[in-house]
Amino acid sequence: MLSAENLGILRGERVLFEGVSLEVRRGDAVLLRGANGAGKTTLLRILAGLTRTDSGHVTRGAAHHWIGHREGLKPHETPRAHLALWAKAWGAEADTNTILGDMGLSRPADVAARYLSAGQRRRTALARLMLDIRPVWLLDEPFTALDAEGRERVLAMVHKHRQNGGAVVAAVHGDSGFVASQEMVL
Ligand SMILES: Nc1ncnc2c1ncn2[C@@H]1O[C@H](COP(=O)(O)OP(=O)(O)OP(=O)(O)O)[C@@H](O)[C@H]1O
Repeated sequence: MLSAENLGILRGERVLFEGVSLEVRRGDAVLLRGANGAGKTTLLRILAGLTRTDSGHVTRGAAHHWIGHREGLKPHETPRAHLALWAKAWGAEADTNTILGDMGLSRPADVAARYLSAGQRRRTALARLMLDIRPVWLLDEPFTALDAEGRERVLAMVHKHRQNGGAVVAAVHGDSGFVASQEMVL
């Protein structure tokens, strides 16, 4: 679904990482670990095609979702408007009301992002995963700011996605709650 061979990246004079290879198959959950600044976000961005690698290459065999650690919500945007915008951009026909309900966002669905809690903003970003079915999910610290219920919700989404043959690559700190098929420490 996704493979990376011999990736390496320089930041200034420093080699951030080198020789990183990865093979992501159906049903996989790959955990990226490492200290702050180790390069997890950079690696995920390279996998998503958002940052250019200095060496090696990535082969993408399936469509992916990228959910970064910044939620990508504009201050005036409501969860409902955010999902509607992306649904339109992707030509997705999913029912946004159902997704808002499933993500626990029915109550704040029409509240501007600047007034949402951090967890509500994160739930809104993660709701994009439900808009359009894509086999590979690239998730940067997906549990940040989520309460216990939100975390369980995301774990259930990941579980179902993997059962349906999808794959996840996630940067996480601490306990992920996933049964990982691979762990990579940067
Ligand atoms: N575009 C860039 N130009 C220069 N340096 C960068 C750039 N992007 C990232 N870096 C640096 O690369 C290093 C790795 O950053 P990255 O965000 O990938 O780490 P991380 O492992 O995700 O960290 P954290 O756990 O804190 O989120 C950091 O020192 C960061 O400052």
